[in-house]
Amino acid sequence: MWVTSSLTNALTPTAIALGNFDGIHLGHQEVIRPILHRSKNQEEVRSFLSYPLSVPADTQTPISSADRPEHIYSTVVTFNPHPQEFFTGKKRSLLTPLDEKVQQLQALGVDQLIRIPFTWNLASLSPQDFVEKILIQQLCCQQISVGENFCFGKQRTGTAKDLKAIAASFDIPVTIVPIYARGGDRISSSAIRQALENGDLQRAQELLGRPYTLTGTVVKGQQLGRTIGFPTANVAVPAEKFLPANGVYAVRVFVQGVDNHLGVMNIGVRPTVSGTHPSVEVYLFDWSGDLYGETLTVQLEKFLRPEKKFASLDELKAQIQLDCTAAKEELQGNTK
Ligand SMILES: Cc1cc2nc3c(=O)[nH]c(=O)nc-3n(C[C@H](O)[C@H](O)[C@H](O)COP(=O)(O)O)c2cc1C
Ligand SMILES: Nc1ncnc2c1ncn2[C@@H]1O[C@H](COP(=O)(O)OP(=O)(O)O)[C@@H](O)[C@H]1O
Repeated sequence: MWVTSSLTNALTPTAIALGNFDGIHLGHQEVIRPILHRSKNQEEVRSFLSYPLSVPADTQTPISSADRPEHIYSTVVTFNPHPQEFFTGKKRSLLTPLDEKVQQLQALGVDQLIRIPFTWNLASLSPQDFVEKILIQQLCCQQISVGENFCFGKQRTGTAKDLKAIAASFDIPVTIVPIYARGGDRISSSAIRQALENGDLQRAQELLGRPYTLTGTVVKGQQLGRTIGFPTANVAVPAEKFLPANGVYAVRVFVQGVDNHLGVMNIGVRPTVSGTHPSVEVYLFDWSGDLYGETLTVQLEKFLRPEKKFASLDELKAQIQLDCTAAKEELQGNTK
């Protein structure tokens, strides 16, 4: 998939899904779906594009226009930073940091992600100018898809209906996707965060359309785990990744994206050993070896209990033993 922050490097013409899309949840997938329909030619071209897991923006070479037949690139257009972050100056934590977002979009069959730099200049474009100058002139868009509640342009004055009217004057069709609900509530990134904060993994999964995962490399910790019989791989997740409630979870662990292990995870500051910063650590069942430097993806299956301060390491060890039993019960019920 081609990832770029530069409008001039974008592959064109485009079919565009517009939004922030943090989480690529089921609602986002509905907005992206209309731009995915493509001709056979387009499928052939897509197979030229390589798919890295780790994506430094702009590092892949797009195929030259001479080598490809005319086709429309399915393109997700987002803003970087998120407009809310730009205006408030407050960093947002993300359900899907860039690497994960790219992976999810790739899996859906999206050709291109454009992260338009959000600047004062961009923020001050009127809805009409945004459509005309950015979407039509720069990105040669042929089709647009947005969610019903999409707002854009100076002071968010443009609505999805305005977008449709402006684009219609250029003969560009706009799909307005109705708000998608599941179990009564509308699917949103904030509803997923709320579910994760409540330890309600089932609800988070229902809204996301997949289990919530944490991905990172294994780094050294205090080397205490091995002394109590539970060596734990400390997973360094991206600083901006949204972490669910502190506590202990039954998990499934993928090492380098493939090996599937069962285990137990603690997220928290580890008050028993006077930890100071939040850590994510996993103990893999029936496994021994060296994981330092490996990339782990931890899939959250069940919240087991909140984190606690124990009076001694022995008490913590006894509790971890109980946690392992509880996690195995949960996970083996799911695997058999
Ligand atoms: C299943 C599990 C549950 C844990 N629960 C707690 C807890 O409730 N309170 C706590 O302070 N630390 C908890 N920990 C973290 C331990 O304190 C930590 O694994 C230990 O200090 C080893 O740290 P190290 O990997 O840096 O050596 C838990 C760890 C695991 C694997
Ligand atoms: N079953 C296991 N689960 C997780 N890590 C294991 C396991 N067996 C061995 N290890 C290794 O031990 C390391 C963790 O040991 P630990 O004493 O907790 O040290 P640290 O504080 O550096 O995490 C892991 O990073 C991994 O390399």
